[in-house]
Amino acid sequence: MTISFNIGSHQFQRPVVMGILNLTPDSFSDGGSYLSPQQALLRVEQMLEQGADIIDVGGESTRPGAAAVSVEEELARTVDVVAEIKQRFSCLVSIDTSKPEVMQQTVAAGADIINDVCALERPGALQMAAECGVPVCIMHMQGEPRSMQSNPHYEDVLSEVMTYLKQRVESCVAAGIQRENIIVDPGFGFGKTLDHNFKLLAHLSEFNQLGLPILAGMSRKSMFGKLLDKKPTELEAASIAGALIAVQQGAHIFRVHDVAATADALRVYSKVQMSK
Ligand SMILES: Nc1nc2[nH]c(S[C@@H](C(=O)O)c3ccccc3)nc2c(=O)[nH]1
Repeated sequence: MTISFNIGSHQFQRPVVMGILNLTPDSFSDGGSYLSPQQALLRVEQMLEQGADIIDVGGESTRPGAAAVSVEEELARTVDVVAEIKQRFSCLVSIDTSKPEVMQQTVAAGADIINDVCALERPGALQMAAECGVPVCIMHMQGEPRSMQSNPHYEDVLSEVMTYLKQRVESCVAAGIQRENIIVDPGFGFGKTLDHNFKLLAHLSEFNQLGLPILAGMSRKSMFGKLLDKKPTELEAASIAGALIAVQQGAHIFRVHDVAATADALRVYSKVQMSK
């Protein structure tokens, strides 16, 4: 059986690769290589050539201990880059933000999807996302980015993440966001221990019961770094393994640094599916 799903009005018959564009100086995986707008656009061009369908633009790192970023600073980092990407390329752009003002101005500049690691919980975010009228990805996080990894604890991580996502979906629909505009994400690395992350990956297929596209973001994360005792830049193979395990369980969208390798691996998966 082949994959078929919608992100809003965009239809896909294959797994979708979301390439990560970090516009922050402190992102964990590229060691603070601060991208100028010109460098950012070169990186976008490269990811598109390598097979990315969506470019995820982030102006504030949400890794543990990252410095908070002002609205003005996050706007300055993201709005013009989003506009440039949409003017130069024909790809989809998602904005990785939790701030309503950033949602508003980047969507006005052409962003197609709102990707909020805080699942629209910040004041005004839910209303703003409903007003923007674009697809939204809502992700589970326990606690706040700055403290979420200090001591993650669950009675049952699977059922707690599932219940949270169900509740957030209901809140989104109640706020006027159409259900077919919602993507769900278990939030690997966001308030989870190594074992919590692998339990979620081992049972990812459970999330199909929500009847919504699933986004998996495991690329170069500590769930692999801790398991293998390796640095983020050495985690390409592990990240590919994670993506393949996730796609076999029904995940639809893969948020990754290593676009070419992931796109190739997912094409091998799709070919096998078509050969059944
Ligand atoms: N939807 C969605 N958006 C995301 N944004 C990020 S940030 C990530 C990083 O790559 O820096 C990161 C790495 C390590 C810890 C926290 C955050 N991760 C996701 C995700 O898993 N899902």
